[in-house]
Amino acid sequence: MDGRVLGLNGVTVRRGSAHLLNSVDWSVAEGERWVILGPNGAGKTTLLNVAASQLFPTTGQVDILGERLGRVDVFELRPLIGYAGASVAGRIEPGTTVLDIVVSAAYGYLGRFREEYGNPDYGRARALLGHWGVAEFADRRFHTLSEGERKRVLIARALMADPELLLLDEPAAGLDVGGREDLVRRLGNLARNEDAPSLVIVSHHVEEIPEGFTHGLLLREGGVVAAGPLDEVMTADVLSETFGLPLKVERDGDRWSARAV
Ligand SMILES: Nc1ncnc2c1ncn2[C@@H]1O[C@H](COP(=O)(O)OP(=O)(O)OP(=O)(O)O)[C@@H](O)[C@H]1O
Repeated sequence: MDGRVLGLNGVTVRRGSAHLLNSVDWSVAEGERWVILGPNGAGKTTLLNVAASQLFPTTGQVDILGERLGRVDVFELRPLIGYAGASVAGRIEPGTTVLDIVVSAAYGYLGRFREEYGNPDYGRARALLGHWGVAEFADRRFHTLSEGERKRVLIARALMADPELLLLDEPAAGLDVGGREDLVRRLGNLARNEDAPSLVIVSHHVEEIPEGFTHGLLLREGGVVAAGPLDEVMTADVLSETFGLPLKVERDGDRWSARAV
């Protein structure tokens, strides 16, 4: 690997006449912590799915952890990538327990298969659930959890296989302000941990950017408005263009806020 975790070159994703992504160039170096921001329908989830090797572009090159998509066996690549998002939650069978959802990720599965998992795996899964503040739900069925509890379980799951790249799609969506702040604080702790994987989160809200995040990619209508260090891209001009209305942007320490002017 050349120090790059992700390298996208002219990536376009078309469905019929719709351009979900339009000639996207993007590079993520090892250790960077990125947020992808943009309005509904901008292509954020599509881009994250490409980065997760779940979706192949119509045209363009994608390098993930030093491997070129199309030339690598994705079933060898995917265990190195932790992914949490609504599409994962949607594939969980009713009745599956939280502990099984987390522990099965060590084997690239989702939910209980026939394996007898070793005790160290259960220990690690319980420790991760504890780390994300949901240890008490280990034996509960996933579908009985609240939205905020589910989000944390899926992050624990995404970390179970000790990935080199962690991709989180809207980790704070649907949380109340207390839940959001708690999760953003935990993500900030992860971002500041030098041993943590390279990180990319998707969000609609600048208020959800955790401390310790370093870079931002701003997307609109499938195209990149700006990409680079947060200091450079989190300007009123860039955010106003991205979201399509005049915005005022404020910074308080390492946290951001935006409102219409
Ligand atoms: N199979 C498809 N055919 C046509 N259009 C599609 C298809 N799949 C997705 N789209 C469209 O592509 C656009 C980008 O979708 P995507 O989910 O990547 O956006 P997003 O930025 O994650 O949006 P949101 O913030 O609402 O989750 C949307 O307008 C969506 O309707």
